[in-house]
Amino acid sequence: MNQFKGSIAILGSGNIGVSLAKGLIKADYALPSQITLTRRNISNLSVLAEQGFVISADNSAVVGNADIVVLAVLPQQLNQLLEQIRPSVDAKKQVFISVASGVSCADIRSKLGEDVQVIRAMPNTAIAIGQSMTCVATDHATKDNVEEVIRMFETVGSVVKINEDLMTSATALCACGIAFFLRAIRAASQGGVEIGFHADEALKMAVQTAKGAADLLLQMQSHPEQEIDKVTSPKGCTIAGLNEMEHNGFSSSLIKGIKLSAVKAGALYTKE
Ligand SMILES: NC(=O)C1=CN([C@@H]2O[C@H](COP(=O)(O)OP(=O)(O)OC[C@H]3O[C@@H](n4cnc5c(N)ncnc54)[C@H](OP(=O)(O)O)[C@@H]3O)[C@@H](O)[C@H]2O)C=CC1
Ligand SMILES: O=C(O)[C@@H]1CCC=N1
Repeated sequence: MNQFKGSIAILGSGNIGVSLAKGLIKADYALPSQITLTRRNISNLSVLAEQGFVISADNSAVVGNADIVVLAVLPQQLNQLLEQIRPSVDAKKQVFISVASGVSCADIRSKLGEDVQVIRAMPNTAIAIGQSMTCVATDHATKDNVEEVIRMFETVGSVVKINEDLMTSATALCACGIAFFLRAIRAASQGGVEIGFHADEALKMAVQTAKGAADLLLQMQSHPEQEIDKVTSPKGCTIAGLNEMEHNGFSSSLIKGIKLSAVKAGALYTKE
């Protein structure tokens, strides 16, 4: 593995910032000493400091020393952060990666300077174990910078490069999506308890069954319905359960939820 040689700053080390940091170390993309993590309340990062990450509350100083800067605060926290770091930005030195939902590359350039390189990335929390589905988009960054960012996220999962106007859709399908599948697994395990299993066994069974379903599609490169057809015996119990779920809106509720999340993802940020 070709390790990154420079310095990475993750500004906003909450759920996704920390997951990314852990994933990059696990994938051997960088050493903990190359990654600086910031948040305002740094006492929450003491365990990560013990693991060798550099910890700071001074965003501006951290940006001055970084080659890659990841913006990982909430959309409603972003403007204040951008204002703070603007004096330390050197467009020739740093590449900015924003994971903030609903914030365009142009929005960030309008705050940091028009010549600044900004690439958006939309990972999900499985990044911590190298299993993220990350969508990457930019409207202006150089090919070399985009390739390095794709290489970075490929060490922690799969990457699809998309047009920036589809970024809120990617947020709903992949970043929010992991929660939707987790809830489906939880619901399956609750069904398992009703039909006789202890909660821990039911969860283990539901998790492995979900993993098997995903791996079938990944490894066989097949379509879900093709695999479903192999399970549904005529007059059998699978089609009875599946049709009951559909009568109760299974597919429809997922589609509606994803559509609502996409609308919401596009409305999380206020420019001023
Ligand atoms: N969670 C997810 O699965 C995904 C989230 N995203 C996006 O990632 C971003 C972060 O989300 P998430 O990790 O869930 O949110 P969290 O609230 O968990 O993390 C945000 C972090 O930012 C810190 N923070 C806030 N203001 C500042 C500041 N001025 N300087 C430094 N740190 C600051 C907060 O800590 P403190 O209060 O101590 O400063 C907090 O730890 C959002 O924009 C979200 O849309 C994208 C993909 C997936
Ligand atoms: O729920 C959210 O707003 C963030 C963005 C995508 C996943 N979590």
